[in-house]
Amino acid sequence: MRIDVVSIFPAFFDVLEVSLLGKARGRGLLDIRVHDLRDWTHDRHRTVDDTPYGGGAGMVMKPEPWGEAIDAVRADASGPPVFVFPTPAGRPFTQRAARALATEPHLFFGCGRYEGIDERVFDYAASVGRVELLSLGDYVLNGGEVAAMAMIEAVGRLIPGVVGNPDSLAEESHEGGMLEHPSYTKPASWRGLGVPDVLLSGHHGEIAAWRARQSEQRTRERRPDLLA
Ligand SMILES: N#Cc1c(-c2ccc3ccn(Cc4ccc(CN5CCCC5)cc4)c3c2)n[nH]c1N
Repeated sequence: MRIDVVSIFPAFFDVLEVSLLGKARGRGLLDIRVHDLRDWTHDRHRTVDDTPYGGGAGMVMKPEPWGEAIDAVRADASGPPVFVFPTPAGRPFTQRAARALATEPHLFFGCGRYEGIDERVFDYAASVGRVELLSLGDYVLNGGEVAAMAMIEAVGRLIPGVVGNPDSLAEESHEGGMLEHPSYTKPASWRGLGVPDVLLSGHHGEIAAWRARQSEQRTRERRPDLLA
């Protein structure tokens, strides 16, 4: 999978050089290219924002640099990417959305700042490809970078070969619509706290049943919406 990321803070994504995704890049499983939106400005101040039409607080990102960035990535690609724009006004980014994006050969993440991106950028992107306006959650961040990083990690780890043990992906929270069961490791006793006996019993059927009950109980307690 190829992933292009456009941001006015490209250094934010340096962390993608390390950990699992960094190794996946080194193994050719992920081709992540980070771009500075200001590379597509042409004025002395490398301007990317301006005041909003209709008034209001803050600034809005100008469409021109985004249009040139979209065209530059398209020109350098074999087919149109899926354009992903993190936005508080987007539909929820869920594990289902991550799974869908993980099937795409090429993603373009556009990271906005200020009060957002001129709406015509989304319209233009939709005229040349599929656009996904996605929100990380019901809170306001200062820009799209944190959300894009989370989305890239959630999608990247689903690419075959990126995560060492693919079986673990199936047991995670939100994969089966339930929260995952509690996990324990050595020592068997720690600061007076033990491990549930069933996990030390070696009875795999009983362990599986206990884990299923635990998942169901914590989902009911913490995320009843997932059971609705
Ligand atoms: N995913 C995701 C996100 C984001 C996110 C994503 C992308 C950008 C680009 C800029 N910002 C900052 C910002 C700040 C306030 C507003 C609301 N204003 C009211 C009147 C006009 C806008 C809009 C954006 C962003 C925030 N926040 N929370 C999420 N879950």
